[in-house]
Amino acid sequence: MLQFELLQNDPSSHARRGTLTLNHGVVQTPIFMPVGTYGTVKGVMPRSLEEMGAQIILGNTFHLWMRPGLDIMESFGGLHDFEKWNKPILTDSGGFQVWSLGAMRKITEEGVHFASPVNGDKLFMSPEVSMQIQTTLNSDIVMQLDECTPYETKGHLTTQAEARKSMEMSRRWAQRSKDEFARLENPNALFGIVQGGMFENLRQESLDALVEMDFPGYAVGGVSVGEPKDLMLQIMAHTPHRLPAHKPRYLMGVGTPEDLVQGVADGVDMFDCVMPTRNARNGTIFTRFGDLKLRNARHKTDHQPIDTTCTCHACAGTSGVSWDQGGREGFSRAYLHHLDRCGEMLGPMLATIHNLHYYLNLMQEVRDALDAGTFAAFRAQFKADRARGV
Ligand SMILES: CNc1nc2cc(C(=O)NN)ccc2[nH]1
Ligand SMILES: [Zn+2]
Repeated sequence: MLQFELLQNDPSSHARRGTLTLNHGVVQTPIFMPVGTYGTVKGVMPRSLEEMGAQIILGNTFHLWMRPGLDIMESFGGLHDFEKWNKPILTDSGGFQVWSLGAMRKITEEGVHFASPVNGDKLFMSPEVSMQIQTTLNSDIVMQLDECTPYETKGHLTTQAEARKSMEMSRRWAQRSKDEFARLENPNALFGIVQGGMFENLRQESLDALVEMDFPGYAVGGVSVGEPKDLMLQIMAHTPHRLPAHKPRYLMGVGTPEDLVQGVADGVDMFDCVMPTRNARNGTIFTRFGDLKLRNARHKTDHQPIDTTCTCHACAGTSGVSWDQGGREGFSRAYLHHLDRCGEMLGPMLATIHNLHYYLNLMQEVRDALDAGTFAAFRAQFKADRARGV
């Protein structure tokens, strides 16, 4: 089941405020979705995710199919009970992971043949298989199986003819995904995925065909695949706002804080990205006033937290009172620098809590600005703050 209610349109952009009601709960949009590849958002307890405001998280179909496998997922009735997350979950189709396997795969109209990266077994992924796996996972939002058209392959830029061929196969796989989803009587929501590479005419054809199939929600895929930033921004400016206004729009695999704010302005409701979690593990921290590298020697003696305006557990401790508000329970930059230098596991854990809180809080501030009708002013302040430097 899926209901999307449009609450407010921003007069200065394509931004909109909405609520998404799914089988495991209600999601306020625009929203950032933390990525939980193997059934865990790396290093973060489900309760902490809830405390920082996460409303929906991602699971990767491919990885969970490989390990622990469908029989174990079946025995738990799906992913929610297995990972003890009782709010909504979105699972991708597995296609993106199979494509990133590179040489170890063979693509046919029927589906993709490949060798398991876990044990070398010969495996086959088709729209029907992907729907069967996602039905077992019982995710609230299921993604069709498509081909994530590459931007370039071994230095060869994908031509419009090649992108068309790929997009047209994804369109046929969208219909097969829809038919199998219905045959399985899956009670959740299936999203179609717009492809078409970096070609606006192909994006329009893909969009029109998927809208014709009447999905409850739509994603824009095939970006953030190595293309120059200006091409990603061009597709983000072209496609999302052309999707049906009364249905949720999901931009896959994007992006930096700046990409999220621009994406909201371009009409996107949902984002997922590994940046906050992956960058945290390598000591790159997002803050209101710019990004910082924990390893930099300048942090060695600094008693301040990584972000003096932040109320997360890393910056403000259990009190939740930020440094700027007088709180002194947070961990210092000196301590996080030390943990990073020692390779201590608490380092990535605290950095992940902060980065996820930063992304989730940023989207909360975006929703608040849309509710107040001050999104244009918010964007200007956001840009000025981020340029200040930490
Ligand atoms: C990190 N970049 C990134 N691009 C993605 C594209 C897709 C896609 O087109 N799926 N059908 C999925 C996940 C992605 N993550
Ligand atoms: Zn923080």
